Amino acid sequence: MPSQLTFAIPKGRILEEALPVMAAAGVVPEEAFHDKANRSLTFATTREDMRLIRVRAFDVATFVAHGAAQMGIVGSDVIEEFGYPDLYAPVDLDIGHCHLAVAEPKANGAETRPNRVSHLRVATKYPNITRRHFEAKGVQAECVKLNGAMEIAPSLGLAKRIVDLVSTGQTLKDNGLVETAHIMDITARLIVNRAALKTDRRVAELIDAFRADRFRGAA
Ligand SMILES: Nc1ncnc2c1ncn2[C@@H]1O[C@H](COP(=O)(O)OP(=O)(O)OP(=O)(O)O)[C@@H](O)[C@H]1O
Ligand SMILES: O=P(O)(O)OC[C@H]1O[C@H](OP(=O)(O)OP(=O)(O)O)[C@H](O)[C@@H]1O
Repeated sequence: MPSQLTFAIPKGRILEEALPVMAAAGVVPEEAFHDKANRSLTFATTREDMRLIRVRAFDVATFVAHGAAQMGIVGSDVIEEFGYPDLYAPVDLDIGHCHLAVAEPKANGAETRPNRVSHLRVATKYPNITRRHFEAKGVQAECVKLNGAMEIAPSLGLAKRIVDLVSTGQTLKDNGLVETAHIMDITARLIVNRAALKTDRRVAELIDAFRADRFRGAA
């Protein structure tokens, strides 16, 4: 039997939307995958030569970049944040739509606007994207790294603004924040390890299968 391929998927909110897209490309997890009580992190698929690993969104990119998994599905926010040179993201899966934005309390005054200051403090899970965004405006961003619930930071005085994902805008609204800049649109992508793509033709075949599925969807 050929060596096992490992496909990494995030356990967070992209998962539900990703499963039908994967199925259309022939990647179908075993039944145990859907059992909420199952604590296993590795699952067989209907393909004998492929297994799935279910990890945190940021770790999907790390496993694939290091070649520990040959391919995976992850948001373009994560791809941009890491900028791993060994990752190739050939297919936009048209799922997980949201955008990355700067937000702050309505009450923040004009004196805190980026065009008025040279230095700002920002709470975010995305320090690299955030620094780049503000640098392009000539502003140095000091980032306080959080792993979730960024929206609470301004009311507690941790930072006057946040950079976070926005979809419906409900989380910002419920926490008294308004969006002040749109940084980038986000969707989930198929990612592959560049070396695996060069050495294992099954990786290229899978890219084709995911692409074909996208074109069928667009027809
Ligand atoms: N509100 C949203 N609407 C649509 N897509 C989102 C939204 N929030 C996040 N995403 C996408 O889903 C991905 C995973 O987000 P989520 O925060 O659910 O991940 P997670 O696996 O729970 O994260 P963590 O590793 O922090 O536990 C994000 O990287 C992003 O691409
Ligand atoms: O604009 P909305 O539709 O309200 O969605 C935005 C929220 O969704 C994500 O968080 P998630 O629910 O994944 O929780 P997290 O804070 O643990 O990342 C994101 O970090 C925002 O907080």
